[in-house]
Amino acid sequence: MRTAVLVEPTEFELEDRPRPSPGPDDVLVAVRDVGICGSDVHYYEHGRIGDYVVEDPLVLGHESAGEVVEVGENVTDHEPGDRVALEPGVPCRRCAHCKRGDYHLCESVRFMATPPHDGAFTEYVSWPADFAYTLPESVSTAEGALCEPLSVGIHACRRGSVGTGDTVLITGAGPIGLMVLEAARAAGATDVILTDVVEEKLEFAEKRGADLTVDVTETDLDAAVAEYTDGVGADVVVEASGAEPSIKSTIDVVRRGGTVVLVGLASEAEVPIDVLELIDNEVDVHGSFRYKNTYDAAVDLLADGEVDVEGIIDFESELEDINDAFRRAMEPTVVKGMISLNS
Ligand SMILES: NC(=O)C1=CN([C@@H]2O[C@H](COP(=O)(O)OP(=O)(O)OC[C@H]3O[C@@H](n4cnc5c(N)ncnc54)[C@H](O)[C@@H]3O)[C@@H](O)[C@H]2O)C=CC1
Ligand SMILES: CC(=O)[C@H](N)C(=O)O
Repeated sequence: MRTAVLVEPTEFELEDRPRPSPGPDDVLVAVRDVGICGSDVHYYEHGRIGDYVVEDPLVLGHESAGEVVEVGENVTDHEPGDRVALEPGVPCRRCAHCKRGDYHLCESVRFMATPPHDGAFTEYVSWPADFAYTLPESVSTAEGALCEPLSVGIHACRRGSVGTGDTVLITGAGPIGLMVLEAARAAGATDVILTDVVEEKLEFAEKRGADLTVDVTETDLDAAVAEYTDGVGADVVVEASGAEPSIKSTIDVVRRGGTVVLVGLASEAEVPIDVLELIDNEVDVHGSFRYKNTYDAAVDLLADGEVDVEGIIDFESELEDINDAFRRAMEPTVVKGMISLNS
């Protein structure tokens, strides 16, 4: 099977690898669509993200969906022909975190495209059947693949308890910020503000329904939020840029008693925060790591037309053109590139 392998930073090679056989509890999936995530681009450019280092050739891609072509002997809830979205992190199912239901925090999780685990830029993937979610007719496999970043958005909104009538401020209008926008709307937020430093990203966010966009290179965010909220501040702030100034700004723009959800990964682990302000204003600060139990919700939201994920796709490329696709994905105005296979 054709497989794109990152052999060194900025170099994919196409290899012919043996097609896997599904284990007894697995489905074999012919991959149809795979999104290019910011983390894929980071591994492509730098060969590492923090402590995760690409030491051996690695298959990237963790936003994937495709068609079941074979099922393992114990699998009863899938059959060949089903179209499925693959949840990319499979936990050990036995540790304390898994047992308390926080399977996304499992320290032995096998997460696609995170060294040393291969991902989905390949023709076939064998994957545990219970981490493959059937897509209804109305949901495309491209949408199925984008259940992954949508899941990050859903989980962030759940962490922030976003509710009906809330004003939500999202810092960073990349794919994650835009998926938080979709999830926040679905959760009932009536006012959504997005920030960025790239004008085109903000124009796009506005087209996708942001009520207010703020270019933080030109406009004072505190003043803009104060004006929009009559001096109260945002109910929930979701940080989705990873930029240090943006992380710091979250506690200035959240309302007293509001919630800050940190999603963006800062390049430096330590970001100075005014703790007295947090205490005085009773701000809840939550980390948000990937997601748990979001795929069913993501598929339902797509099937009901409550969210749009396909609209963030800028371009689709074939597996053979993956090097070009990654170079294109690195352009600052591009939101989402997709790789299509087996079509
Ligand atoms: N916690 C988690 O589970 C996950 C975290 N992430 C992280 O979330 C962040 C967002 O992911 P993507 O949307 O894929 O990244 P991205 O890099 O495509 O988007 C980030 C956006 O933030 C903007 N930005 C940069 N500086 C800014 C500033 N000072 N204020 C406002 N906006 C600013 C950029 O122009 C860009 O549009 C990244 O740090 C990524 O690593 C991504 C997936 C899961
Ligand atoms: C941090 C990322 O972008 C990636 N999606 C991951 O969950 O590891």
